[in-house]
Amino acid sequence: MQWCRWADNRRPRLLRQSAGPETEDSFDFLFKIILVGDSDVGKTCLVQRFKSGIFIEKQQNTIGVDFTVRTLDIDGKKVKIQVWDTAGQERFRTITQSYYRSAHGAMVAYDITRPNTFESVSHWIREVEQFGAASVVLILIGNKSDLHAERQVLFEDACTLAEKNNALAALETSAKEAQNVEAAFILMARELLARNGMSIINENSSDFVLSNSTAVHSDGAVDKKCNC
Ligand SMILES: Nc1nc2c(ncn2[C@@H]2O[C@H](COP(=O)(O)OP(=O)(O)OP(=O)(O)O)[C@@H](O)[C@H]2O)c(=O)[nH]1
Repeated sequence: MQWCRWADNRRPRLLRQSAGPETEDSFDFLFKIILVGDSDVGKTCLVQRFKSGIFIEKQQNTIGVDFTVRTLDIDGKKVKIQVWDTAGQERFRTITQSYYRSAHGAMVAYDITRPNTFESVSHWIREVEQFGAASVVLILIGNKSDLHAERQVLFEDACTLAEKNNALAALETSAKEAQNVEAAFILMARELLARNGMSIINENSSDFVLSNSTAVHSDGAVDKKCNC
């Protein structure tokens, strides 16, 4: 099955490794999320914000793929999130494609101030479809939402594209101002949990506050609480 329920396989082994309580490494679920999109849309900054809660004006472009892990507590379950931050530069395309296959979720990022990065989103979605699993959960991320005055991509257009491609949601984020970043990963994790048969009991918890977002449900309907 595509959605790996790692806990059943790994937990006993992890517990045996520890003489005392559960190790820091123990988890109930492990999900792999791949982050794709054009160069300089802010993928690495989003990951840094999610992992460490900081924003660093990054100097270097990602070479190949970077790997980050963070464990979230969702409804009492330890959900380990592996984030694979891929290079947006064309010359790394062959390397990055090989990382799609085992991803449970894909975040396709663009920069709301650069329309060409939004135009590339369809290309990235096709890559995910071509190289990823059929059941991969897709979320569209419009980053740099702090740059209001420089906006050139309408959120409505992202909503339309998300719906057309059966994405779970379209969101606007700011890695710089910590807007929607945590929530985007939690949204993804909750969906993956739900697809693993976990009933989500706490959808309105404070760790799940989204602004400028729209959820496209499995029946194709658009959640009207969005700002579209
Ligand atoms: N204003 C603003 N700038 C951002 C934001 N996120 C990233 N940046 C800036 O955008 C530039 C590119 O960010 P990166 O995270 O390196 O972009 P990337 O998508 O990982 O680029 P590649 O590694 O080449 O794929 C950097 O100068 C960041 O400081 C944001 O939310 N707001």
